[in-house]
Amino acid sequence: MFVKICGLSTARDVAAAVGAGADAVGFVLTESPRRVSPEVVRGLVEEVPDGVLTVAVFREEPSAEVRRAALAAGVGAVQLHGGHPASAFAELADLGLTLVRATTAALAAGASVGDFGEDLMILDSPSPGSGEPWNWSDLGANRPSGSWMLAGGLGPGNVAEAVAAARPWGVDVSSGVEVRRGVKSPELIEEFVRRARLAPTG
Ligand SMILES: O=C(O)c1ccccc1N[C@@H]1O[C@H](COP(=O)(O)O)[C@@H](O)[C@H]1O
Repeated sequence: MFVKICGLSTARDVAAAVGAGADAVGFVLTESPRRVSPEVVRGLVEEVPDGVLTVAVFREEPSAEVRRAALAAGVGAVQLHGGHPASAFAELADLGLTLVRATTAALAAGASVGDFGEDLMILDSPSPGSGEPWNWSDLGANRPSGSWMLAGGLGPGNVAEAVAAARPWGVDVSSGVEVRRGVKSPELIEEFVRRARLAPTG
């Protein structure tokens, strides 16, 4: 089970996620209470060991802005939320970064990871970063094929149930490991990673 902890903004957050064994850490470079500048992300990325994927999160920014900010931040991956067309991923392909398409189950119905040139996909609620769950148990035959993560309203208390219902390749969380919006809890991060890894898959 691949585990991504998103919305990190301090060295303490990064240490907590890496120490808990996260596979990926995310930094929000779009409108959000968790927003950080590319310069701050560059400093935080230096604290992340090789083997842990560093991800810059964007929403509706134009490709030129995504490119500029991702290069300034020095991340290994770019995550685009929204209904981006395949051309948005094609415009970023030459960066050589891992491309993550974050979308809703409705927009991704019948999709395979890679259809838009992305390397990974995230199925999220229509309100990214809100902590609102969605009806992941209804995915059924509309589960994408390939490496996709479940996100949206996950937390230590429901991640096992969500994984059992949706059977994703990975999970992604932000709000569910916070004590209040934008403030991460090392204890909740550790608990989330532990429960995600124990969740029955298959
Ligand atoms: O975390 C944010 O603030 C955010 C803002 C804008 C786009 C994406 C954002 N985060 C992504 O949202 C989900 C997690 O949401 P939740 O808070 O756990 O429900 C995940 O994909 C984050 O990478």
